[in-house]
Amino acid sequence: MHSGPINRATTNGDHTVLSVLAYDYPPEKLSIYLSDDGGSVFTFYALFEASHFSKNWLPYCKKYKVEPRSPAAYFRSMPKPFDATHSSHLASIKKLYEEMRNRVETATNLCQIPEEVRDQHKGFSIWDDGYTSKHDHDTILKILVDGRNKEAVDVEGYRLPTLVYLAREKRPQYLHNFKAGAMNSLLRVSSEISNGAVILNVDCDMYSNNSQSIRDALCFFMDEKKSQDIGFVQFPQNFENTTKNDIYGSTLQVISQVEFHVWMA
Ligand SMILES: O=c1ccn([C@@H]2O[C@H](COP(=O)(O)OP(=O)(O)O[C@H]3O[C@H](CO)[C@@H](O)[C@H](O)[C@H]3O)[C@@H](O)[C@H]2O)c(=O)[nH]1
Ligand SMILES: [Mn+2]
Repeated sequence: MHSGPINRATTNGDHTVLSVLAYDYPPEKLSIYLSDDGGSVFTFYALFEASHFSKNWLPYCKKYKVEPRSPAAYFRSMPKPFDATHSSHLASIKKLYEEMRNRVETATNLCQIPEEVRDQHKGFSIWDDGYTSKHDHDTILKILVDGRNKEAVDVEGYRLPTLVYLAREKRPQYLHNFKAGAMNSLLRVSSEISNGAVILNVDCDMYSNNSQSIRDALCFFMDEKKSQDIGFVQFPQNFENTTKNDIYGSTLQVISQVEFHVWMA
């Protein structure tokens, strides 16, 4: 996952993180890496908060078969509860989410992480010493959730995926090659931690809108006849807030409404 140098990514990245943490896939086989090219303590804080919220969000998604699994997108879709228990569960998880968003937004707006939060993770202190600017700093690597640890569980006791924060080393005199450079760093770092055989790349300004995406992609890679010829699988993108006339064809209407509709029917 890539968080760019833009502040927007700082405050919205939790959509992406939570939607991919909540994939319907065995958590012990899933490791999520966030690359922060903005090198921002507020992105680290947002990820820290998302990791706590995920302990409630993941079991909720599993229990009620939530789609999509970005909390913001899910609440926006006005979900209809199945029964009274679900209704109260929905209200409480929505409240938890909104409180979390408020804490992150307040900290970002005030440019300050509350003292009691800083005390919860020594990672925050990195930004106090040895950090000059987002263009000039050592590698910042923090494993927020270590999936190998049997105590890393959600509120229902299910294991959690590994969750890692990375701001690669930057020096002003070197080119860092934008997203491609970030991906190279992610490859090197992840090969030491989880060394997964398959990598899924998600931009931080979007979320995964289907919890089955990993399994879908793996079907291509594991296809008995075709897999030898397949190097990568590209998911189609759905755009929000496009203009009515959609002059750039961003919503890919033919593909998503005609071809995929037929394909999935
Ligand atoms: O120095 C940078 C610049 C960008 N990014 C990340 O790269 C991704 C794509 O950047 P974005 O600004 O969203 O570019 P778009 O034009 O919206 O992205 C489209 O075009 C890019 C190539 O031009 C592709 O890499 C993207 O996947 C595709 O969605 C984002 O997650 C960024 O955070 C970095 O990690 N470091
Ligand atoms: Mn983009």
